[in-house]
Amino acid sequence: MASSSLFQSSPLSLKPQNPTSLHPSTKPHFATTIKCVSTSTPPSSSSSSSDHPPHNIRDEARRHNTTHSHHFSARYVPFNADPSSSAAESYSLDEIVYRSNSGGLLDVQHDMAALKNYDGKYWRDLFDSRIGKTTWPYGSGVWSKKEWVLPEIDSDDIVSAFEGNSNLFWAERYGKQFLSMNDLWVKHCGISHTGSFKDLGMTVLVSQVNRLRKMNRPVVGVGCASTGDTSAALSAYCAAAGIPSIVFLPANRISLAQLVQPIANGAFVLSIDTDFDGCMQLIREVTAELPIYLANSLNSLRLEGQKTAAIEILQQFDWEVPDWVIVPGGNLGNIYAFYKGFHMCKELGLVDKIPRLVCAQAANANPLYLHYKAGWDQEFKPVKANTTFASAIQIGDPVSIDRAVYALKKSNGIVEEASEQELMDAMAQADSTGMFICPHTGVALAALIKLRNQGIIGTNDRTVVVSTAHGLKFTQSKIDYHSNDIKDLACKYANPPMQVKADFGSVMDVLKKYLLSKRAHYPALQINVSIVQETKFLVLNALELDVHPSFVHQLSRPISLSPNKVFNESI
Ligand SMILES: N[C@@H](CCOP(=O)(O)O)C(=O)O
Repeated sequence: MASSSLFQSSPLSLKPQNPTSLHPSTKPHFATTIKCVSTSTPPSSSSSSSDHPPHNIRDEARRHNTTHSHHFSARYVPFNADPSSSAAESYSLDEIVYRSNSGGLLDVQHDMAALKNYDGKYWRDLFDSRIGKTTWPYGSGVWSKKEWVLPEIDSDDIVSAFEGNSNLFWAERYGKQFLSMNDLWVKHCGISHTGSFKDLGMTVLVSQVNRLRKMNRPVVGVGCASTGDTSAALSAYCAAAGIPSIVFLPANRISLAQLVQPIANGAFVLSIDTDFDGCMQLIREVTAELPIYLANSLNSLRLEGQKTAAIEILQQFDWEVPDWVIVPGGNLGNIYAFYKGFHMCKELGLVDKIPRLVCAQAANANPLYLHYKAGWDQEFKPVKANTTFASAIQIGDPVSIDRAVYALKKSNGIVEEASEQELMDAMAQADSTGMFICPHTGVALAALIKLRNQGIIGTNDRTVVVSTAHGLKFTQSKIDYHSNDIKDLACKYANPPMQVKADFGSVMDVLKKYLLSKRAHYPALQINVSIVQETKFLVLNALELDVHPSFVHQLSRPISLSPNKVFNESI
């Protein structure tokens, strides 16, 4: 691939591969009356005070937040703990803890009783009122749900790039043409600050780190193991806050675009000669020894941000619940995050049900799929993940396996897998309808194709595919595919560029062939195209037409047009 010499010669040898203030009895109707101010951090010297006018959105937020009381709180508890016994073990979010006493996962547990003091309509209205504003910090899709994310953090400590609020679009042509579906949607989480859904979790984690550092907790830097997207997000948010970031990357296993992100953001980048699972093991050991805060989704704070994508989907459908949501799965935090977001909306009365979840894995890295196929009953067995074009989910020993199994069981979920051929073809087909998706989204679409073929997902089922990253991070896989240059893969939908001599006749010849090949798509329209080479004009006669009258008029007489005019007006 076209990696630059900078990276090839680097000693790192990173060669890229292929309201809170209101008493319940005074429930407001409008969100703007909600106050959210911390007492933990004094205003900075540059902040506005009563005798100085505000001059930025942080100052503006401080100025309006002159009253303070927290009605909401959250804490760490052992994941899936018996609610009656959870009081036995819990931790403040200001503690640095990633695992329970028994070594199991933790979860952020919100004070649901306090949140339930407000009804579903209240929360819907509150969240809706914050969309499309630049008010700090609610301009962020994550922090617009602050009371459900990190209720106790001072807005002043938040590190945000106004992430979230990502596009949810109707995949009309792809759905109809390839799946006979009328109601297929793509939640494009890749349209985000660093190009992936990881921004949603990272704004929360880095904000909490920012708070911990202000509290003089021993956090010198923040570190993660990554297949590319997590490191990009971590490095960007840390850089924005002036916090050192350290990233462990599996050498030669991430895309060039992903590699350059932490490098450019000033992270300390370690290229390690192992796979992601090896890097993950190392970062866990290192963060147990050094004052480096762990940013992987083993850290349950991350999922509090990621769950907001699920709430957004409901919000974007005006609080109607889709039938299915399909999420690509690697380290498996995200599938649980989606479940948690949907479940909170149901428990707090914003909606009355949750969607069925599908987790889609690459067949080359499919430990969850194998576990599901075994009926969940057997003990989970990690696998050695093989190389896959879906490199960000090339993970054999996912840290959130227990969370994923829980989410899928609770949502009557399904796990599907996709071969390299299936995921690359699905990506190419989707791209041919204008999507330009990442290979992981290709995995999700390939899973959808299978579930459609099996009749599990119906033609009118409202289905959301979660697109986890931007396709521009994965151009090399697309270049390889469209160059028909992948060993053991039939690149059926390759669309390589045509080399043409720089003369009018050659260009016209290839264009004529191209247009004739496209005529099959318009059977009712028979156009007799003759090229008058000498005069370099086209003459078109319309013979049989079944098209809009204006088009008939345009073509019903012989016309002489310059080539540009022909292409602009008739084709
Ligand atoms: N796909 C991830 C792998 C790390 O997983 P996380 O759940 O800890 O973020 C990446 O992009 O690095």
